Amino acid sequence: MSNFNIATLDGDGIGPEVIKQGIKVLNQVGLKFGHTFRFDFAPVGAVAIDETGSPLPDDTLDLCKRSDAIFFGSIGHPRFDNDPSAKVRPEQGLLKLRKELGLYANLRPVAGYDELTHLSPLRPERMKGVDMLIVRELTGGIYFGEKGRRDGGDTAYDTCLYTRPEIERIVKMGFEAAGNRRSKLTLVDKANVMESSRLWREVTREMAGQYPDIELNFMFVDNAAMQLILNPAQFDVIVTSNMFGDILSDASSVLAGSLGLLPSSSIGSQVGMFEPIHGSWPEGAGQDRANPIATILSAAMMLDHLGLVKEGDAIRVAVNATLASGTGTEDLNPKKKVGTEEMGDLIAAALK
Ligand SMILES: NC(=O)c1ccc[n+]([C@@H]2O[C@H](COP(=O)([O-])OP(=O)(O)OC[C@H]3O[C@@H](n4cnc5c(N)ncnc54)[C@H](O)[C@@H]3O)[C@@H](O)[C@H]2O)c1
Ligand SMILES: CC(C)[C@H](C(=O)O)[C@@H](O)C(=O)O
Ligand SMILES: [Mg+2]
Repeated sequence: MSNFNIATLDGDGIGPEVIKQGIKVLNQVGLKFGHTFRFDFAPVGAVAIDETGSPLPDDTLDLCKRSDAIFFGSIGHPRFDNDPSAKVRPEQGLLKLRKELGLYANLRPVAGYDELTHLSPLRPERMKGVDMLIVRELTGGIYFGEKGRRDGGDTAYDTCLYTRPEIERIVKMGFEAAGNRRSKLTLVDKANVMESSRLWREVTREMAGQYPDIELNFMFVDNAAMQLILNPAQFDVIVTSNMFGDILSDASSVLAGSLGLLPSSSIGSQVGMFEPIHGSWPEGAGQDRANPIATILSAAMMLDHLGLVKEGDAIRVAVNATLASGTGTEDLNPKKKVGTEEMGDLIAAALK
């Protein structure tokens, strides 16, 4: 029996709806296994801008720092998306959180579900054996390099900068993850064009000697985008930079059947953060339409990280059983369509 304090940042759009289902499922895990989860809510994103003027108020950051884990919904609002001149933006809250907490590794697992193969745009035989982990660098690269405007605003730039230690720690995580899986690591980069990518290759090649059992290969990101569609089963662990990982993980979600299925964990040396990879889907907000599974599976990753692996597995089994019954939210095009709330109820009930 253990007690855990979870900083809960449900954010904007569909964030609060999907987080509510994650909490429902975590409370059911608590009942079943004898743990207590305390959820402390704090604002982030557009709601935080409205309340305080900041997308990541100090109180929210402090709460995160003293919690056992962070459960994050999504941020983003069209009024900022459609206003390029906005100086304060919801996304800055998420980026600052990642940077301040040193969450340099973003793990995004992608696997096919047998019962959802028909949703994939790929032929069923191409989906066979799809089971990969994207290890995305999260606190460096073009997201955090110097950016700005000059020439009276008519020239704009973003800089992609990586240091050797930044590359070493994420590539180490990639090698180790591959060692616990099918022992294959693919570094995805653009080393034929970008100097920062050439440093990634140099460092990764040097490190390969420490991992003689891991098969290492290199792939350019444009080819990787094609290979993910042509032959996704070839990948085990992909390690890549911040922006390439962002783009390739959304693309891979289509293989699983829906963006609403893909969870993630963001980890570093302090507290970990667990969030679906999707955004705030503003058009779907408040309509009981969002798929909560990405968030519920992020809760499972949180339990793994807290050392509660059998509890995490119990959530995954409950999700699989619910999907196998043919029930799902609208994005899954199910035999029996249910809303966000009911999907959460069914998964929680499958845990009993
Ligand atoms: N981590 C985050 O919080 C995060 C991630 C991506 C985008 N965003 C923000 O979200 C806002 C909207 O961005 P977007 O439209 O490009 O991406 P999005 O992920 O919000 O939505 C893209 C599409 O994916 C589908 N989708 C997403 N989540 C779903 C779910 N749970 N269930 C079913 N379908 C789902 C919808 O069809 C939606 O139209 C923007 O402000 C963006 O900056 C935030
Ligand atoms: C909202 C945005 C800043 C974020 C990112 O680009 O990292 C999102 O797309 C994600 O994948 O978590
Ligand atoms: Mg993204």
